[in-house]
Amino acid sequence: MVKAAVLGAGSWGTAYAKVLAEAGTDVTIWARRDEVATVISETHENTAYLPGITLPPNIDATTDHAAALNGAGIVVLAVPSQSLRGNLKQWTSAIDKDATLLSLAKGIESGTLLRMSQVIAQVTGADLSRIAVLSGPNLAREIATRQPAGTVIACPDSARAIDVQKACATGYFRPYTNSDVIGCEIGGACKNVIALACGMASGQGMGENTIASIITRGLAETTRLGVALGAKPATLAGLAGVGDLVATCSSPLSRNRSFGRVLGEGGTMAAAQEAAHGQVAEGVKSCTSVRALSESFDVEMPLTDAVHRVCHEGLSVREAVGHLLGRRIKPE
Ligand SMILES: NC(=O)C1=CN([C@@H]2O[C@H](COP(=O)(O)OP(=O)(O)OC[C@H]3O[C@@H](n4cnc5c(N)ncnc54)[C@H](OP(=O)(O)O)[C@@H]3O)[C@@H](O)[C@H]2O)C=CC1
Ligand SMILES: O=C(CO)COP(=O)(O)O
Repeated sequence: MVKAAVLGAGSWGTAYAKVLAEAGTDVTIWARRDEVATVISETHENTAYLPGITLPPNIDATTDHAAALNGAGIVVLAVPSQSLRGNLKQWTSAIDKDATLLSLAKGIESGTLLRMSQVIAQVTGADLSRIAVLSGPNLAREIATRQPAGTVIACPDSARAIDVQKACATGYFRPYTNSDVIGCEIGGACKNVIALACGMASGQGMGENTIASIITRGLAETTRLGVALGAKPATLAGLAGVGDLVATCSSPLSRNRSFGRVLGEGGTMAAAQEAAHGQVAEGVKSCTSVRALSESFDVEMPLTDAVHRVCHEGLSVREAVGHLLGRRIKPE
């Protein structure tokens, strides 16, 4: 029986640990704060991130990363994208040399513009065949309450993808394997930015036509970038593309959409950050790195550019809408 370590005790790390445990995999969660590890171990609940959700008895928690990693054949990386590099530097020596490294993070690293699998390979020295990505329409609280959903596990080594698939398949969680790591990572990073745009539009009082237009044009620009980087268009038309985009852009549970909504209602970045209650809205940083990546590949991403300018250059949401609708008209 494979054992898993889930490094990161936030909402998705905890919900995915619950999926693994309910699929029969023993899990140890690493939390960076003592109080989080203690409350999970003693009460079987992560009161900070998933209050009211009871965790199965085969989940344990610790702040000792070496203890969490001891004997783990699947190492789940469930921290925010921008801290992953720093965290991995501390964890690498304790990771088993044959373990599969599974990234849950959806973002592009600031500065380096690397995808998470590239960061993992660079820091740990692991061959890309050992690095897998899980991405799909997986809002943590819905999964934690066993609402049915699909997901994608992408890995260049299909045997490892199948191992992870088996370790987390349950009656409500249906993982599909895929070999297109780039497509899954680009889909996951870009949908957060597009969800910010949808939140801004909804905060401005705009309706479903606007949201559908943003989702559809957001998919178009995400696919352009993905294909330029080597992704398969079919991946972006699947669960890790359209699926996640629709879920995140439509749900009030999405932190990115909620963050954008505060801005759309006229709130400041500080107010939006406060409303996020300390949880990560990855698109706020990734809009800048995705935009830079698109520029280096000469790919037009007008929605991403607009989100970056609202979040980081002081453009108002209304001005951003004006810019977008004032663009040259052209064929679809
Ligand atoms: N939530 C969701 O529905 C989904 C999230 N994801 C992705 O999963 C990744 C993790 O997200 P999620 O669990 O939701 O995030 P949360 O904001 O809920 O939790 C973040 C976790 O990472 C820890 N953390 C934050 N900063 C650092 C740091 N510098 N070093 C170490 N640990 C840190 C936090 O610890 P502490 O409590 O001590 O601050 C917390 O345990 C993100 O990339 C997100 O996009 C993917 C699918 C679904
Ligand atoms: O990735 C997610 C759902 O698949 C979660 O989205 P948020 O980070 O916007 O909450």
